[in-house]
Amino acid sequence: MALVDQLDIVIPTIRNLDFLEQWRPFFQPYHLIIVQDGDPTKTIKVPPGFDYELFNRNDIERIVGDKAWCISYKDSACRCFGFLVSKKRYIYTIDDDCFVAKDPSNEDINALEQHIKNLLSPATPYIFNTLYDPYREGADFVRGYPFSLREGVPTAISHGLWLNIPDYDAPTQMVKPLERNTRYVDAVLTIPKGTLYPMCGMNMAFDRALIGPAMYFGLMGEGQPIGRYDDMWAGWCSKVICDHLGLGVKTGLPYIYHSKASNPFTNLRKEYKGIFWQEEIIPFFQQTQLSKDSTSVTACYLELAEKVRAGLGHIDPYFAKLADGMVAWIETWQALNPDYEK
Ligand SMILES: O=c1ccn([C@@H]2O[C@H](COP(=O)(O)OP(=O)(O)O[C@H]3O[C@@H](CO)[C@H](O)[C@H]3O)[C@@H](O)[C@H]2O)c(=O)[nH]1
Ligand SMILES: [Mn+2]
Repeated sequence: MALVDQLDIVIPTIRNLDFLEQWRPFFQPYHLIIVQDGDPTKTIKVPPGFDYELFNRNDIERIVGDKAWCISYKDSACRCFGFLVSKKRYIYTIDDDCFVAKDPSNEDINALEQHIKNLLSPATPYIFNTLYDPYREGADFVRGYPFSLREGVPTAISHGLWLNIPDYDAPTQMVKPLERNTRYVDAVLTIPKGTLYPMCGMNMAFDRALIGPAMYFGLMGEGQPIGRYDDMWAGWCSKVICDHLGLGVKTGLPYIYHSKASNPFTNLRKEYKGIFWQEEIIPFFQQTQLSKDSTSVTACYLELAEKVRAGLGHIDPYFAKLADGMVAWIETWQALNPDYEK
């Protein structure tokens, strides 16, 4: 099957979608799933010529029904609704303030092409290859790398990076308002087994068949005590599950150009509980072991939901609600994706 029939591009948005003009040569062949956040009566203009579906809050309520509360409102977490309704094997998700970056030879970077390369080649989570991704052209496994591990494992997640405005939290943005990332590092790395990372939803791709149900972006935004930890939550949960199931996560290339810094003061209000909660949440995920009986992503995710309820509930009643949200998400995933492996 042609790749264009196997990948959807998911964009959460509260803005206009002019940024798509610059991506036209790369995105036009693909199907876009646009998740319009905020006021559903607002009209979002999509540049002509793109093949897309646009879902607003009313559509989410209609499609997800009495479990629609598990899809966040007024937070980029709403993007995971797009993952739910896609019927494709691969997802690329990008923010509406991200543009085509240039490589050091001033060529436009085809971010999608690099994500696909990352996902279609194996990952090496068990031993670190000092020349980075051994499957890239011009690289291989270095001397001393065990031959028994050179087949690697399937790659489930490709996490891309950002030129110009990096993915900083509010306090870092506040103390470094003028910092811009101009450093292009020509590397793709597998994140080792047992190591967590801060996954950013701005420029990432994943294999929906391998890890889709773990890509729940949590309960964030309106009506919740925190926001902007949506991608972090999905990153922690999905990495624990990838490690358990023998799947790989890569980070590095491709870069996109992130143009707009969101307001650090607004962000601080949304993030502040997450900033101190993460000091407990991350050790919780670091010590989490899933049982041998959990052999599918959905089973792992449901087990993780109960561990969240038991292990994080003492921090705040929010975590019991989040655990309920995780269960509701899986039930919704199963209802909308009846052929997905249980
Ligand atoms: O309530 C909202 C706010 C935003 N969006 C859409 O989500 C993405 C990212 O928003 P934005 O560019 O404002 O935020 P950044 O701080 O630059 O992005 C990072 O923060 C994340 C955590 O939430 C996000 O995953 C990162 O990429 C844009 O497309 C907005 O239009 C929304 O849908 N609802
Ligand atoms: Mn942004």
